[in-house]
Amino acid sequence: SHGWGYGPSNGPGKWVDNFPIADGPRQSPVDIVPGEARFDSALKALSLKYDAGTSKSIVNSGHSFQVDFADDDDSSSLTGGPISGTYRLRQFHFHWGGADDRGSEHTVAGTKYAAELHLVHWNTKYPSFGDAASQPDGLAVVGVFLQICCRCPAIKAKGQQTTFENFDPTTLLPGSLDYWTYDGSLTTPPLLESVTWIVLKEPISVSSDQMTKFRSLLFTAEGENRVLHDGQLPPPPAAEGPQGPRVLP
Ligand SMILES: CCN[C@H]1CN(CCOC)S(=O)(=O)c2sc(S(N)(=O)=O)cc21
Ligand SMILES: [Zn+2]
Repeated sequence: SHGWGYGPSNGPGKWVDNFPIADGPRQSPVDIVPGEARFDSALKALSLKYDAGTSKSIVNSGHSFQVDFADDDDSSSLTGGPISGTYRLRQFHFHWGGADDRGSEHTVAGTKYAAELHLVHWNTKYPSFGDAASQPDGLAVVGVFLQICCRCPAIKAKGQQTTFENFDPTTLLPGSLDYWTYDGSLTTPPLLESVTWIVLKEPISVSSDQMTKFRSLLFTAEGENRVLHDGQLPPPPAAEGPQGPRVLP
């Protein structure tokens, strides 16, 4: 099977074959151990300014789904925190697993969350996103953990959308912007060591139903075997019993 993925033959353990930087000095993700984190009084508070008008589209990138933003001005940008200058929001996407007990890329003292949101920003000192992506200070990704909440307010799920206009990513942020930060890399090929990671300490809550909807997004072309995001095989399609199609719990 060509191309990287999350299966047994093309998953993270194999990426080094085509992307030797996988053995580099600043590879992400990492396990964050709060007790070993150093407090740095020089760090500023994070400043995230997002304009819903810059959201453009939602796309199944084959490895996740991604919401792309117009980045031809500073309307949606990140300043403060560990970075200097202004970084523009380019896209956000999620990472999740085959069940609620796993799926995040970063872990906190070994704890896995059900999913992880990545808001990808690029340094405007470079002429374009593509240029920035290969520079050691080119990207800043804000990571937000998703935890399963037990009694969630019923959040109405939207229908299918291809254009994804007027979405304000601020709605995806927790109450506190307290963060851990370290210099790392893209967590997928090309694994470029160009990311200042800013991982928020406070998770956001999602319902198990919403996670089930994430998992129903399969990233295979027609006819290929179905593989889930973390390489786990999905359950066989529900058999239609006398009572009609089985609704997933
Ligand atoms: C599936 C491909 N993912 C990558 C595509 N891009 C790479 C640069 O291309 C020129 S990117 O900068 O949009 C990012 S950020 C990101 S993560 N998970 O570390 O936040 C992965 C990727
Ligand atoms: Zn990511």
